[in-house]
Amino acid sequence: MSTLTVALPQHPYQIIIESGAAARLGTLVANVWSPRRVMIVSDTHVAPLYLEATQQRLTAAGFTTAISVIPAGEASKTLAGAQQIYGDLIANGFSRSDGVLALGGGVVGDLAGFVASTFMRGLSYIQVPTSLLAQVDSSVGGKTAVDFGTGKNVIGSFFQPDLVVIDPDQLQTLSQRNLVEGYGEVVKMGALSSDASFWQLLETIDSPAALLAHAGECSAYAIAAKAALVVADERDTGTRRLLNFGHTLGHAAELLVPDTLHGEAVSMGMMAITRLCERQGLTAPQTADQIAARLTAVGLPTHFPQLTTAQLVEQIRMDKKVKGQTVVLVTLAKLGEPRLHPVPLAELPAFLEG
Ligand SMILES: NC(=O)c1ccc[n+]([C@@H]2O[C@H](COP(=O)([O-])OP(=O)(O)OC[C@H]3O[C@@H](n4cnc5c(N)ncnc54)[C@H](O)[C@@H]3O)[C@@H](O)[C@H]2O)c1
Ligand SMILES: O=C(O)C(=O)C[C@@H](O)[C@H](O)[C@H](O)COP(=O)(O)O
Ligand SMILES: [Zn+2]
Repeated sequence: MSTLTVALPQHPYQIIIESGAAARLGTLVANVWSPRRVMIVSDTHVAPLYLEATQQRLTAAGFTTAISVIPAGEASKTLAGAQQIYGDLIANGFSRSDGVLALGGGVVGDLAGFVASTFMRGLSYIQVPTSLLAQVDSSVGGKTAVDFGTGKNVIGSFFQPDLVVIDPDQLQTLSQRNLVEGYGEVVKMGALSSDASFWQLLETIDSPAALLAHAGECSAYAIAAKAALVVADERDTGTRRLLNFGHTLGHAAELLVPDTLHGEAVSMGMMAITRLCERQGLTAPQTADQIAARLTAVGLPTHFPQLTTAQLVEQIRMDKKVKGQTVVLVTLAKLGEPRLHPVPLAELPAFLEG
């Protein structure tokens, strides 16, 4: 078991990582919230598995629960998805002194967080992430969003949860594809981190089964590294942007190639930018192979899809790291030494083809 803290001065909060933590959810929530109504937001895959027990635990701890269940999948991370939850909050008489609890993967967490940040200008929320991706990354740091038009996370806010409860046992029911997908974000954090013991742990993970066995440790390492960047730059204007390693090209692949999951896209995006930068002398030789070895060990894709430079440039113009006429890319000098690398948009086609 480990307890980490995101030590933001205005809004510090704890992340509990513990096998069996879900069974203690009522007590854990009661430690941070007074009795209130709690809207449990979940999706159609997670609700049949964990919703009833979650409701019982909260009720036993003195909370009054209501539920809002969205269709599983990225297609729900939209304004229409948010509208459904707003409707459920209103139908159940929720006010600003009540709370939202996100029970699910990154889609549920991003969407429920967005609703919590906007409903009546903000009510408290708690993250109970149930996918590996959400446990190692999306439940922490307060980036909430919905997709819009052709862009990922176009409409959103920075809004921190009051608590994150991670129970690695809940990953037992996750499909192998979704488990493996989450590892894309773990390898991202390992490649960014200067803590050599993090990468050494990843070198022991040689199969999806080994990943499942070490999921709690992966969360502890990844969240410790992420929390430090979030505390240094909550609003993503400086060093937090390093957490976008693999995402500039990855988001393009996720949007343009049907049936690509976020973590798979990040895997391909990290490989593409690192191979490109190796060719251009910006990244030490063999770095891409070191990352590829970790990704292929669990079956993550490493070959970037055939997209044209024009398609990539069009997507990259929507990237939140564009400032004026420049996009700031995330590159690695070598493992553990990430860099922010500005490229003028006018030079982007040549850079991508270099
Ligand atoms: N806010 C952030 O900082 C941040 C970080 C990374 C990713 N994201 C976002 O997260 C989303 C991807 O998250 P995801 O990969 O968790 O997707 P997801 O929420 O769609 O979950 C993946 C699938 O697993 C199912 N599932 C979740 N937990 C389960 C469990 N315990 N047992 C059985 N099935 C379960 C879900 O129903 C879904 O079908 C993307 O929208 C991405 O943009 C946000
Ligand atoms: O928390 C962050 O900061 C991240 O960038 C984490 C990413 O893994 C995540 O996918 C994030 O939602 C991407 O953010 P965006 O600002 O590029 O939409
Ligand atoms: Zn991501």
